[in-house]
Amino acid sequence: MTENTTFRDPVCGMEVGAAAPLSATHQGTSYKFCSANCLEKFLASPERYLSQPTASGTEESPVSAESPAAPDAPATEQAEQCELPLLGMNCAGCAGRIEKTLNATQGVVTAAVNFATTRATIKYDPNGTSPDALKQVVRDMGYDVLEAGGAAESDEAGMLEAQTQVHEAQYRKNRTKFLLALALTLPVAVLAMAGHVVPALADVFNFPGRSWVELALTTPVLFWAGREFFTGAWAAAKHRVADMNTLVALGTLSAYLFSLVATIAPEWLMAGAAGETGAAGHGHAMASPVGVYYEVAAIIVTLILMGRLLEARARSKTSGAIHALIGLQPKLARVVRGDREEDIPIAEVVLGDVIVVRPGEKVPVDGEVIEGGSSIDESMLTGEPLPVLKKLGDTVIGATLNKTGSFRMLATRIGKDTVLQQIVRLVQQAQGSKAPIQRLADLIASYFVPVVISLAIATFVIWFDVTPPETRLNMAVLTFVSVLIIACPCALGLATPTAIMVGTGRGAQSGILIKGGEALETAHKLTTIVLDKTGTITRGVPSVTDVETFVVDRRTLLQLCASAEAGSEHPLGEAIVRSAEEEGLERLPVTGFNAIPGHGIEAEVDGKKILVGTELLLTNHGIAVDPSKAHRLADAGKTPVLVAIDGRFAGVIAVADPIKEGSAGAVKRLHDLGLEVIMLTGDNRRTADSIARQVGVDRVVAEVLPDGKGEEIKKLQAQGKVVAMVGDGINDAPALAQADVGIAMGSGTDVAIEAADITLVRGDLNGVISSIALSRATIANIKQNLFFAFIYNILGIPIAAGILYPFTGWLLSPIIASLTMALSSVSVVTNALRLRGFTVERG
Ligand SMILES: Nc1ncnc2c1ncn2[C@@H]1O[C@H](COP(=O)(O)OP(=O)(O)OP(=O)(O)O)[C@@H](O)[C@H]1O
Ligand SMILES: [Cu+]
Repeated sequence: MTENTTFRDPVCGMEVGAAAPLSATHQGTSYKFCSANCLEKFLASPERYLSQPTASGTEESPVSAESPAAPDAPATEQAEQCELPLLGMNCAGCAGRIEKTLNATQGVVTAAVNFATTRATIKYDPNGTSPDALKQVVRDMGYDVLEAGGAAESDEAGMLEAQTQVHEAQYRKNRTKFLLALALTLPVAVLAMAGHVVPALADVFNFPGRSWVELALTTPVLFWAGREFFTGAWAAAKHRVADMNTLVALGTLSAYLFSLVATIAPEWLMAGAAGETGAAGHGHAMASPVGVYYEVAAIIVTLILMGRLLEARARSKTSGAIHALIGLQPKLARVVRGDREEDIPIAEVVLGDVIVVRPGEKVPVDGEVIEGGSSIDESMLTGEPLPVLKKLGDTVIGATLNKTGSFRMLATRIGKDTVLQQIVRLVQQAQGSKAPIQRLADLIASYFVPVVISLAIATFVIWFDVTPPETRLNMAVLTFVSVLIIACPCALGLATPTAIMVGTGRGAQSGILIKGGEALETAHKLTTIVLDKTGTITRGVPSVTDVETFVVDRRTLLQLCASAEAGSEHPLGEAIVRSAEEEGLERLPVTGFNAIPGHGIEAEVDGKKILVGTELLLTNHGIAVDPSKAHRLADAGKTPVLVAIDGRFAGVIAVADPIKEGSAGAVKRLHDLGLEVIMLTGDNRRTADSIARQVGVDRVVAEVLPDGKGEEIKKLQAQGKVVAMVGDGINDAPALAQADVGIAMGSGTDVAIEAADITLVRGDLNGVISSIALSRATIANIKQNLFFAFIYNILGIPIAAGILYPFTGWLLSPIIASLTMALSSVSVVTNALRLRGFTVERG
């Protein structure tokens, strides 16, 4: 590796002259470095660079930076994923139970059940289990799996459609059930309560046998309309757990059984009361001396059914965004077949079809304009309100709307590969994922029910002890039932998933694709935004502005450089090649092309040894450089590319990458959000500083090697910062993956960027602001929801237990308890739906 006069930098693999100033000794061997950056990295962990010969680094072109290491590769390497639409869940408790069972099932890597989407997302080892086996597990638990059948199952739209139909049918059935329950409950309520409200009626309704009538009306309400509570509670009991069904079943059954005994054998209850005091109770000539509470049981069931109905209605609206996205899919495409044009269903379009798109029509699939041109409204996918001009060779996206012109396009992506389908898949995944905050809610919910049952029993015992004998059973039963019902944690399970569904859906409609609940939650804690320079702050399409030459003439210099750069994929290289083409310069034969990431290139052109790149690249080759010209260009915000021919400094080519119009405004708004903004670039310090000044970022980290960007993020994280990295997702994937939140600025055509947590369909910094604002709004919404869900329980339980009774004589009726609990779910879902009104940032 080492010759007499040159060394190889062990970090980047670059050739370094013996005169290079930076060196270090490790285990008796001395190494030379191209830059302080490499030296620093080497000193941090020498083994890392010595164990794996980094000579390979020199063959890499700068754009092919290594992909991020998968952190948990071994466990999930061969895992497959399936989605099961579940039927029969009626509360978040069910979701939790199914999830637990699935996770304990052999062959399952991870399973998550989302109550809002009613889906289970399961990662499993195909050698250990299969989707059919998993379906059976669910069925064995007493739930069902929707079989959409055939094609629909593999197609997101079809599956969603099937799910919607089932939900609709379910909804209608539940509504009928509720209405019948209501019809039976109303007379019970009137019989039981009219006497309290209008004393004159008391005698009318106190006819003998009244409690038998109430019994007859209540029984079907409880055991037919409210059957699901009992079957649910039973299923839970079989798994030795208790959920909200348990609470409802226990509450209503207590009220019912107490009343039943009072109806059939009141003397039992009387005897209990009389036995203690030795005297019969006050001789009220009532139909049932101890009182019956049939209405309590009936009203609880009816109100909870109503609550679930309202909740289902509101919950179906939370998936509105995804339905809207799917609805964008055009049905037909006008395809040229032979010399005829015919309308064919979208599913029959094949790659390479030529498609005609007329004004006012939707672009059917993704493709490329091959004839004509137009302006296209892409707002439905990118959030960009202004129509985008499309000309020959431009990419068009399926489901966008053609406004003015007519054009022909070549189908380049169809079916599942289209941008629209990718977006739909991403949103589905995001909506099925859990935010860390939900784990807390789930944990609380799992302890909640047993705690509540204990509290209810304690309440019963205390009231039974402290109340005079003639009313003690009544008091004890009433408070027992109230505590059970008001403490039901159903709203708790809805608080996070509904907000995440609405939040991610709203994002997708504005071109912000959030990978999941975790990304959403982290995004609201960010302290620092790191922006990549090229393509993020600047347009990413640089062009040559100046050519300074010292040895050969201008055209020769440009020709030599462009020939050398022909093999480069770097935007700077491309700019030089383009500029030579524009001047009509021919390309010369090249040998020994070598790209040195972060520094430049070396090559032999026409027998001459050419170096094109940074000042350091030249000095490290022992070439004397007069940098004054380069510095002046850099101070003007241009990137000076230095050129050496046969070991002599021969010229400087200045390349300018214009700053995007919105960049400065966006940086300002990021500051307004209280965020620190840092620019990260491989470009030289002077150029970087100049650009930084123009856009107003707080700090610049310049001259970072392509694979050093992840390290820079790590350093910031080590300072306790929560960092978002914003880049194009192609050559900064490791940094995106390293960041707490990786935000990829899409180009409109590539949305499934692996390393990114958030993908902005439209490459625009305003999307960064919107994503952060959206995440903050969503998390705030979740917190409100949790507050709503908890406040009912926390305030409700002591009141239901009768804590106010000694002071005010006030006791929370179980009926009010059931009303509050029904409304808590509704208020949570309604609050989540407010996120639909979130407005995105427009530059
Ligand atoms: N093919 C090339 N031709 C000429 N110069 C190059 C080439 N590749 C790299 N360089 C030099 O190396 C520097 C660093 O390159 P690198 O790719 O790390 O970052 P960049 O493209 O300038 O900026 P950013 O990090 O913001 O994307 C460039 O500014 C340029 O001076
Ligand atoms: Cu509940």
